[in-house]
Amino acid sequence: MSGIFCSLRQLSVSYRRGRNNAAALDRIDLDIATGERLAIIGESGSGKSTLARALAGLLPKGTKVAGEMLWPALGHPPRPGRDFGFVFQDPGTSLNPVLTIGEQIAEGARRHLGLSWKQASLRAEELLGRVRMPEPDKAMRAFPHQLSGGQRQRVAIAAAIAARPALLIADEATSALDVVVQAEIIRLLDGLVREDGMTLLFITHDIALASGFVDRIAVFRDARLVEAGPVHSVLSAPESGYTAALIASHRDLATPPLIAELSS
Ligand SMILES: Nc1ncnc2c1ncn2[C@@H]1O[C@H](COP(=O)(O)OP(=O)(O)OP(=O)(O)O)[C@@H](O)[C@H]1O
Repeated sequence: MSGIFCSLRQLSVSYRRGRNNAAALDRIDLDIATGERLAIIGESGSGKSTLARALAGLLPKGTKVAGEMLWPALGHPPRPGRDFGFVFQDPGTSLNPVLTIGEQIAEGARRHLGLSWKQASLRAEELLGRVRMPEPDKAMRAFPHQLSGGQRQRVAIAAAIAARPALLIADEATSALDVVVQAEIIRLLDGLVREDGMTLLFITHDIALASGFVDRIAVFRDARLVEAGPVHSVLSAPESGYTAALIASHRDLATPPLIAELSS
């Protein structure tokens, strides 16, 4: 681990039409280390996606932001597609239905790495191999609707990393997939961020899912950061009753990493 990638200091975010003017994020202090895999855990409405959008500079116009976001490693706020890649729950929203898979992956590489279409196309095919797409050469010419949900998510991941970003944000990226495909996509993300030394922000409502592969967990509730720490400490000695309850709610699930932690 080499230093701080991003520091949040007293970060607050309020949407223009937020419920009862309540903040969607309330005075968050959090450091994200370069190269770490950090899970952002919280139930629906806790502010997870707001955090991702704030980091990515993708908050809607008119949103009030207070506090600081510092980027010591980059020296400037991250540029979409170049310094960070985003993978969403529904690849249907991030993939363009009228472009071939090859075109949409190549586009990011061409625009941000200054490659020719031919070079970008070669990179796209290589990326399809890296995300374990069967028959990458054929997949290059396919359209999103011709692929399964899991395959579309592989394509979305390939497009997100096409410009070799330093940060990958996965926002509920596996929530719409069945458990087998979910496990495959997580293995894939884990491998890619390790190989490329990317920093990963893995946003999920599922503490058990994240605990199997991330380094640290940050738990959010009602716009506040409840606690943050290494997976093992949070699971074995949660500081808050809320986190303890989240862990307890998974006790009966056949989730080996979490159960192993709890019984050790
Ligand atoms: N564009 C918006 N305008 C107004 N309020 C919003 C907007 N986006 C989110 N909110 C509100 O901000 C709060 C935090 O939402 P956010 O989407 O960050 O939560 P989340 O933890 O990601 O939830 P989910 O898992 O359901 O996506 C919620 O009360 C939500 O209703």
